[in-house]
Amino acid sequence: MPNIAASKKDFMALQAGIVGLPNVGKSTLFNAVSNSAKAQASNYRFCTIEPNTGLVDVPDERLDKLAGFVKPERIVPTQVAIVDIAGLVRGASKGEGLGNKFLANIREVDAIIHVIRCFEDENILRDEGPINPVGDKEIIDTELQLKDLESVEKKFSRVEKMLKTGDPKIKAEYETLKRCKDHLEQGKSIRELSLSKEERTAIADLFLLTEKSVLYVANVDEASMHTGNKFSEALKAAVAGENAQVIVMNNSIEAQISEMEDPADRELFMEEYKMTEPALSKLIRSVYKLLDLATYFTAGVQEVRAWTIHEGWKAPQAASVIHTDFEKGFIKAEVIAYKDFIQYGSEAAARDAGKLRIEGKDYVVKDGDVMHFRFNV
Ligand SMILES: Nc1ncnc2c1ncn2[C@@H]1O[C@H](COP(=O)(O)OP(=O)(O)OP(=O)(O)O)[C@@H](O)[C@H]1O
Ligand SMILES: [Mg+2]
Repeated sequence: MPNIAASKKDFMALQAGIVGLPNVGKSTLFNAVSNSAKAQASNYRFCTIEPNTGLVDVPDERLDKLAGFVKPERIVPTQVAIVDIAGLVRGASKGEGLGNKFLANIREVDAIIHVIRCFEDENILRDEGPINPVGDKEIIDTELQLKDLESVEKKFSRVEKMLKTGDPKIKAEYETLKRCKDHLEQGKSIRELSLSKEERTAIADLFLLTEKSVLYVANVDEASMHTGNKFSEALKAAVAGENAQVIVMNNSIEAQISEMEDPADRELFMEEYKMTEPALSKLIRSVYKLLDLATYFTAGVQEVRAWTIHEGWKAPQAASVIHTDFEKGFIKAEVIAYKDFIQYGSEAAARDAGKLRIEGKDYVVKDGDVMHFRFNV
């Protein structure tokens, strides 16, 4: 179950923002992921004015397996931050419905969870006529694209004026901005444009909204939570070209599950709904992937713990996540691959089998490595 720690905000807690039209179930989803920092979910538009942030544990069965062998005093999962952002309306990019404020909230997050209403319920207000997931998605995409176009155009005219300097760097920047501008003008998102590393750098200062990775939550009715419905199917078909994930779930049910304090009640409830795990767990794991994060473990008798790094980080940088001293005074790392640890069942047994490696400062940490750092300060 998600467990929201105090508002710890170190640089590793990357953020995913919950985005969508008003009243589609964003705060309900946020409530499901947060037990303490509760957003107010009610049938009222804009009930979330300030973004609410919650830290959520990332479920990882490898952590539980490691703990099963080590039997530590504590098990500490890693976390991601989830931010509940108020609903965007048509015209948000022009300031409609506090649009500028909410778009600024989106700019601050690292990835987007786009919630789309896929349930019918006439009691829940909706400005956009009959339920239309694809149309809803397009409204949001358009607003984000228009806002990006504004940012790109500003820089474009600035760079255009500098073209006469003949600087090839300026010329390259100009070309990149031109590509982005044309693309946005065609109603497409920057994430769908393949950009080189240099091109990405050229637009990095713009923090474009449509460059962020996205996953979709099809918020369906109770009867469709396992099967999906015509709305979630339409959404899936519409995003197929984007290579984005669509998670079909019922946000209300998830919120109800997360509110149950007694694990026995929860089990019973989930059994009744034929669920093996909360859909939320799947969502959080997907968000973690979306953020391009990797995990390494430390496995001591006091604590078995998961730590978050980015793909490609080297050992000293990975060590800094535990403590900056670990990076400053880094000597070496002892590494056991996760599958070796599980196969031999303990650090000692893995060591005896020759599966403990000593790695230096250039070692690129792999997802699942069980690490022990040697350092001096
Ligand atoms: N799957 C669902 N089925 C039925 N009702 C739902 C479902 N998900 C959410 N709701 C209900 O829809 C209403 C609006 O939900 P919520 O407050 O989460 O929307 P929101 O997207 O946060 O809105 P806002 O943009 O105004 O902040 C609530 O009454 C909630 O209980
Ligand atoms: Mg809300």
